[in-house]
Amino acid sequence: MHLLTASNLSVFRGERLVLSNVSFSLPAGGILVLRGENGAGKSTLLRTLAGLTPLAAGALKWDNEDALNDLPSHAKRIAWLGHLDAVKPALTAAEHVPAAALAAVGLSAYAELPARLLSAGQKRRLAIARVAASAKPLWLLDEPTTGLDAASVLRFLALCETHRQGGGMIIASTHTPLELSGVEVLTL
Ligand SMILES: Nc1ncnc2c1ncn2[C@@H]1O[C@H](COP(=O)(O)OP(=O)(O)OP(=O)(O)O)[C@@H](O)[C@H]1O
Repeated sequence: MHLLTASNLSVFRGERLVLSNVSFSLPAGGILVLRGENGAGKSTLLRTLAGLTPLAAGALKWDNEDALNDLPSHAKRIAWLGHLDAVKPALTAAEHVPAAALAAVGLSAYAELPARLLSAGQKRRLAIARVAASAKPLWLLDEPTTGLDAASVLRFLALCETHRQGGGMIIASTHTPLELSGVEVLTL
């Protein structure tokens, strides 16, 4: 069972100290929701947790060992969902993920369509399917429900529950509440 611990994280973007003294602890099966106004630093924190933006101070530990001193190993733990959905335009939806993962986001009927022809919400659903199919323990999700219709939000929440029940962890920024039980909220 894994444990992610952040202690007194401080992060600069350019010249500005965007985050200072951010601390949290996330156990296996835990979900942490990042809240805060535009520019509060939610995306910055997610980037930092992924090892994409460096820490100015503080420590990030995975199972009580420094998480960021071996970035290739850290990357293997993480599934990332950013604002730009990481779908490959020329590949079909079916070429991105197994059929069961496509079904879980309601895209079975679009399996043979190149990803470039999917709508914005469908692209996001395909990106969510990739995260769900990744088998990575830590999901880092930047505003995952943006652009999703109501049924797709429910499917996304179901995927989150399945991930958590298997001991997975989720950190997600959002401006809208996620209807999941046992959510920890970190306001930046
Ligand atoms: N590459 C960069 N260089 C300098 N400043 C940056 C850079 N990227 C972001 N910032 C600044 O860092 C601050 C935090 O931005 P961030 O994207 O983390 O906020 P956020 O909470 O995710 O906002 P939103 O709700 O709008 O998505 C903002 O003031 C932004 O202008």
